[in-house]
Amino acid sequence: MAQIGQILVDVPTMQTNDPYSYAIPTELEHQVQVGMRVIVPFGRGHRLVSGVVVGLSDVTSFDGKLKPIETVLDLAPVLNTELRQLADWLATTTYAFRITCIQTMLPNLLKTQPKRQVQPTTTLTPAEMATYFPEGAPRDFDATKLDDATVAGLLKLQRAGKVEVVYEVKDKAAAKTTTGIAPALTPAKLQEIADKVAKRAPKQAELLVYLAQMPADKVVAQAAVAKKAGVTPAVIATAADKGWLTKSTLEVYRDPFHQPVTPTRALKLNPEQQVAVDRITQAIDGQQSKNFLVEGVTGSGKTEVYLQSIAQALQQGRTALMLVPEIALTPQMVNRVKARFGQRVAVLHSGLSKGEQYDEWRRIDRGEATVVVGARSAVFAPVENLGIIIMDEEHESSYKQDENPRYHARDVALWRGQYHHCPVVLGSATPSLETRARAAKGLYTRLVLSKRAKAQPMPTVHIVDMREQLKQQGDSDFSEPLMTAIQERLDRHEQIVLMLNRRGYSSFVMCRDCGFVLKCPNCDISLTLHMDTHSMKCHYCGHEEAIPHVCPNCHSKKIRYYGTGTQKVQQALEKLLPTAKILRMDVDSTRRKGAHERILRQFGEHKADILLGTQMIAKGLDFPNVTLVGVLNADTALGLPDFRASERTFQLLTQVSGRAGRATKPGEVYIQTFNPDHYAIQLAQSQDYERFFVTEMHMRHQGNYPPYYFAVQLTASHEEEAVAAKAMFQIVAALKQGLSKDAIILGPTPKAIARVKRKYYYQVVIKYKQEPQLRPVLEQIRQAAQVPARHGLSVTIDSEPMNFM
Ligand SMILES: Nc1ncnc2c1ncn2[C@@H]1O[C@H](COP(=O)(O)OP(=O)(O)OP(=O)(O)O)[C@@H](O)[C@H]1O
Ligand SMILES: [Zn+2]
Ligand SMILES: [Zn+2]
Repeated sequence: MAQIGQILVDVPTMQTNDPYSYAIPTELEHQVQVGMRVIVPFGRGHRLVSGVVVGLSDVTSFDGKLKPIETVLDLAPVLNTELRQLADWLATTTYAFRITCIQTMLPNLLKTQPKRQVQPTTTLTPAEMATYFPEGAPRDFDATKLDDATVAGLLKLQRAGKVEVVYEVKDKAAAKTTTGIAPALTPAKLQEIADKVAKRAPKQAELLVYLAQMPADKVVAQAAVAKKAGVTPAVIATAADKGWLTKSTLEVYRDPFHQPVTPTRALKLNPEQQVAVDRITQAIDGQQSKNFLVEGVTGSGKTEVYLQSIAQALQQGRTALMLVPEIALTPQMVNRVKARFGQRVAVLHSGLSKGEQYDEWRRIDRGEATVVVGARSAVFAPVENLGIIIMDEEHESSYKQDENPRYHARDVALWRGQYHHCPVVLGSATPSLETRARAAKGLYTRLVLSKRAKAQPMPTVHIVDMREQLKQQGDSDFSEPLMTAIQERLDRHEQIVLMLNRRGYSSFVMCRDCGFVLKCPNCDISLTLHMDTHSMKCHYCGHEEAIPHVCPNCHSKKIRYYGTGTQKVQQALEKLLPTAKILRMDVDSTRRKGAHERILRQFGEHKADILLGTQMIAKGLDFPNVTLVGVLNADTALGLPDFRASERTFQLLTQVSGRAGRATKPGEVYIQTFNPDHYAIQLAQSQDYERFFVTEMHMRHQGNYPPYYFAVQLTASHEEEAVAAKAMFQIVAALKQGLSKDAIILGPTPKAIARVKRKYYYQVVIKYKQEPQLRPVLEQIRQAAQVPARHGLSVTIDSEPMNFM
């Protein structure tokens, strides 16, 4: 038996990747397993902290007296071997701490320390009930407070699959348990009693007859029993007293998607889809960790390829993991998966309550859910025996986490594909340059869907030169050709999607006399006017203040609103088109839970003519009646000081254009721009991804950017600008000394938005091709930043950042 546990402790201020040794007290000897969470005393003060067991051994090199493990938090490991290995890999590749990586993998509920309870999973014998649940089930579980025999006994039952630990969930959706009923006697015996009491107590007899025909190992909800047997709860209570039945706690899963879905069956594939499915299923059958890029134009039926590939994995007795950019924005995708695979689907995302998350996580853990759909963090779902991993819209930047660990879900997916010997399918109409370049190198097999699913034509895209419009009709958000097109659709009862790349009412407030712009006191950015709340808001830190009516600088009354926002556009549209019904979808209109889904459902049911929104409406929507898409300002992203600006613009315009004309009626798109000659806009017009890829690769080559170079971004932040800047200069000195002459070091510079939430940000970007010393040098920088003297300074390392801003 192991006497020593290697524990990774969770102490944020003193992090290390090395575990500490702790003694395992005899009473916990049979309980501690690798992958369990524990509570241990730490440091001089013996402060209790949580940690994770990463190893067990008999001897240690530590010759002092070891502190003992205080409590074990789990009856079974929460991290299996795969996830532990994954955490180690993640820590190395993202320059994060192992414990941070582990925390990221666990569902939210397990990160806190909720009250734990044990409950039976099947009907226990009366003796077992009497010994372990003298006061009924569930009972509180705290290994420090129970005697050894009870802990050992419960552990034995747990290994036999008869009891389990559940976490008390304190949110609103909690207490999703109900009383369950199971027969306590044999059917024959129950029938015998029924016959005896039939005359005197007919209701009890009815209940007994019902119990007699219940399957012996099944627990049924009390409410259901009462209904089916036609008896009141009082009759059931009497039966319990007489020992005819046992009561237990029955878990009810919360269903996060309450909408009933109509089941669907596999569609007949078109030839290109068939080729794609064949190639992917070959890899599934052959248990090959082969990776695919499904490059399919908008509306080409990528989803059907995913679904039929998943079906094949399930048929082989394996499981499937499907990643989507954001669950709230893609309810249609979730519904399609549910419609095909029903109860086997678990959905994971941050919009779920803690209780719902925990339920889904447990259904996966128990093997009840074999298809997992979720956003970024779902890539860590504890699914065993994976047969396929799919990442839809693989180009989306939301797959990269912008806090520690700064991982990209794509890299994790590829790692897991290798581990499970299963294919990883990356899908998009506009793949990221990195992915497309890797496919060109043969690292991924490229599967092309060049036409729409039923060979519908791609939409016709018009570019509207807003410089000309400005000359002809003055300053307006709507060009004449776009307005004409909108009116035509309204007349024909067809629907319209309008995208504006900015939320709020108008972008900023400026004084016409002195040019003063109202800025956030905490951040280096102008405040945005919000008409619904009648206030000025900071989109970075949430600061809010009243709308000024006189200039705070020169007291002039000529203070005006500039730029445009979704709310302003909505008002203007309502004036121009008084009969049109408009739905607005942006961060402000979707704050409430389920709001995205509701807006999209209303639009799908044609309760509105126009869906006006920010870029959140560009993704994956499949509405057959949409025949017109308008982009009001195509240029906002182009102006950003970022090497991915063109790529982002091309992707966004191509994706949003793809919402038009997906069914029988042809689609049309109007893109309003001040840069009609820019290649990203021109190639979005022809929806020519391949040409864009070649053109953009050339630009990246010229500028020494990814994917030709690897990149790492370091950021230092502090409330005092001088401290942040000084730290960055020291870091740059260390880099210059440690790295080769071939590494390109850009900076230090203030970040594009130099001050956010009262902190100043300085950065440096390293571009490199081969740099064997990079890892140790960065490790040193990371350790140096941790010393207490650098109070309040935070240094982050971001490998392959999404932008250089
Ligand atoms: N083989 C098929 N036969 C008939 N209809 C199909 C077939 N495959 C897909 N479809 C239909 O074509 C439409 C577009 O498919 P889907 O939404 O999967 O496209 P997509 O490639 O994901 O597009 P986007 O990238 O724009 O989201 C859907 O309504 C889908 O039901
Ligand atoms: Zn702010
Ligand atoms: Zn002024």
